[in-house]
Amino acid sequence: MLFAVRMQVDLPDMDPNARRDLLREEREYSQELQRGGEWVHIWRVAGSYANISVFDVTDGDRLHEILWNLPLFPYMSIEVTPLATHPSDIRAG
Ligand SMILES: O=C(O)C[C@H]1C=CC(=O)O1
Repeated sequence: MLFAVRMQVDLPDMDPNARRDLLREEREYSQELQRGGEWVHIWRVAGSYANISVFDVTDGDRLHEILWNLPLFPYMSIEVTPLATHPSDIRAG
């Protein structure tokens, strides 16, 4: 199942080393899922500390597990949009 996910990050003031470690953990976690094929796209939202990502996962439970375990999850607002095939998509056959 494909899902579009918008993640808005709102980091509180924190120790600079803790912030650096948290962002490194987030990058490693995200890139592992990208290499594994479940995190298909990640785009920065221009002008905002947010991203729009596309996930290809078995079901909503798996997506929830991925999002819940994001190191930045406590500092994010997340919107999930399930995706379906568009009838005008020339690749859909
Ligand atoms: O910077 C972000 O958009 C937040 C987060 C999501 C993946 C990642 O590496 O960082």
